[in-house]
Amino acid sequence: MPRKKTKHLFVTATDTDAGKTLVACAIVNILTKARKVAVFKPISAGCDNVSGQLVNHDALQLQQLANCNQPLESVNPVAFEEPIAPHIAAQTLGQKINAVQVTDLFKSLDSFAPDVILTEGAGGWRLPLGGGQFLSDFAKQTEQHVILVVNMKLGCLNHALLSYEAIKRDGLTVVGWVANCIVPMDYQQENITELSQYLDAPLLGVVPNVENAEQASKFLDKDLIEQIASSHEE
Ligand SMILES: Nc1ncnc2c1ncn2[C@@H]1O[C@H](COP(=O)(O)OP(=O)(O)OP(=O)(O)O)[C@@H](O)[C@H]1O
Ligand SMILES: C[C@H](N)[C@H](N)CCCCCC(=O)O
Ligand SMILES: [Mg+2]
Repeated sequence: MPRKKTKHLFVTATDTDAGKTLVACAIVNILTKARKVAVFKPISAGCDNVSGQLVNHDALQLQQLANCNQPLESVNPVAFEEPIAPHIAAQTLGQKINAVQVTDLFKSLDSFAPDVILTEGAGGWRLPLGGGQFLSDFAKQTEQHVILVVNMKLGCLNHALLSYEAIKRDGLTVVGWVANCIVPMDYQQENITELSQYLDAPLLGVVPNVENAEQASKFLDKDLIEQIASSHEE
């Protein structure tokens, strides 16, 4: 019997606070209807200290929506309390993060036998890990299919195009992008049209200001997302 290959989806964005968690949760919400979905927030910075355990809100939301019964430490193995650049948080504690370590942690998720592993990045595409490494190195090592969330605001054209170029230069494919409209923007549609011309990837949805991920999922193209997540047989 040919083995089904686990699909690796990586949600990145034009910046921090751009809507990665909201969109990632919306995608998990769609995919868990027919698939086993594991989630991964490899590195977080900005956590609550709950009786000594660092609890990251993004990881918690993803864990609650996924369907592989993962403990929180497997969703978010590297956590820092302060909401700052993670490698700087690591430095203040005399710790180091590297891409191979993140890749090894990712590989351990195979024990949950998922159809899809959805990873939420931290910050934007070129998040430094320290020592000249980046979270994008992990994405390369694990052959991720990238979903780019664009926070629709003035300045997003440059941010989106630079992110897209960097992902492509890293040899990875942007399998789709999402226009996330957190706040009103003048000429929003014109900006979306402009981006559609440059980004050679399907627009998975235009998400307006919503209350939660379930609402957001109603604005995503479910068929396209199912198609992206479909595993090819080896
Ligand atoms: N479409 C939207 N409508 C309303 N609020 C939104 C929308 N998208 C994101 N938000 C809110 O904006 C904030 C930032 O979004 P989110 O946490 O998803 O960003 P992020 O890219 O995951 O950030 P981080 O880099 O910290 O992981 C959150 O409070 C979220 O609820
Ligand atoms: C604290 C924040 N919400 C994220 N968890 C970390 C964002 C790091 C951004 C680093 C940078 O690119 O400058
Ligand atoms: Mg997030």
